[in-house]
Amino acid sequence: MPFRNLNLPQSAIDAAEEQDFDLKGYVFEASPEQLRPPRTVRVGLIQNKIVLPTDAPVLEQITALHKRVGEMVEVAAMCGVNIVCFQEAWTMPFAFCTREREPWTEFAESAEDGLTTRFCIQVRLAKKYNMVVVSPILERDEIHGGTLWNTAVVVSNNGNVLGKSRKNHIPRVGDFNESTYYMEGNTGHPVFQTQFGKIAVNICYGRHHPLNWLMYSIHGAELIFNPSATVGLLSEPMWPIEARNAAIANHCFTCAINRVGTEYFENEFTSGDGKKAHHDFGHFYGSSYVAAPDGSRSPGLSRTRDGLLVTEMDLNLNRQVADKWNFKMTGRYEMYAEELKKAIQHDFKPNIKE
Ligand SMILES: NC(=O)NCCC(=O)O
Repeated sequence: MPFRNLNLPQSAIDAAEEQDFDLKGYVFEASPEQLRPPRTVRVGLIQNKIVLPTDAPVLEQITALHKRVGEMVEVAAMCGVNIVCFQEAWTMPFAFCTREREPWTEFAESAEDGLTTRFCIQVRLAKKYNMVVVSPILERDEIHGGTLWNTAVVVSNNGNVLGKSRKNHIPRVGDFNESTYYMEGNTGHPVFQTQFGKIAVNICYGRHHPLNWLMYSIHGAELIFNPSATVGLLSEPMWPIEARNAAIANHCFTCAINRVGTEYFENEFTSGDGKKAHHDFGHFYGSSYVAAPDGSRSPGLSRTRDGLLVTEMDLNLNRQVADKWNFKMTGRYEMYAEELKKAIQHDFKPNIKE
């Protein structure tokens, strides 16, 4: 079923214009059912540029991003959003390309009670607006030796931290040299039961791994967020396809979010490709969108401007599409599991007949 435009309140349209960001709204409908009422949820995706230059004091950078994104969440609240998700590592520049430690590791915070999680819970967001907040941050885990992780914190609309989901796949591609900062996540594929549906978070590079999407779906996710940071020359041809394919393959909704802008770093860095050192990654191309299990998708947000995408979806569509296409029923998981178990052994022999 194709999406249609969502009517948004004039106050929200005016506020977005005044604060210089795009505001778009779409609806994905499902067929009426006899036994189940519609399960309607409104989701807000926020894409934004960093606010201050990357050499501004760390706390000032964090505070400026809290302020900017907080204002955008206020507009999401005017639009009746139930679940909001921010871009990957939203409180900082995407500085991992530099491979330098300082000051970037200073942006890391506790997932449970760091500055940003407290901001999400109390001051401005979850409790005030009765909204679930998905907040992807650079996490410092003090209990385990102060280790760093790339983590999404899920704050429930009653203000409790529901849990966290760590990035499972760490890129080693182009300037995305993140493996020098944190290891592959150890939280598996958690799904969070919220008042508005079961959600999961597949952080950025995980979207290239169909089995990663699958596992969130196997654990029951109805809506999978993909907060990202990725640049034009590297991934733009893949972007419109991957989250959309995942929605189809897993009978669920997916939400792909990418930051916008070009981030400049004072010290040059190389990409290990024999080319000259440079001060920036290239352009983060935004284009955040939502995809539905029937293969339809919303238009993307701008490639260059901050934006809030509000999408209303009826989660009943997931089961309706599943009942039609039966991917979960026809998937040969036992066979795949058996073969994968063999494939990871040292003495594995590929099944090639000659
Ligand atoms: N942040 C991140 O994982 N980027 C990797 C590049 C990509 O997946 O497009």
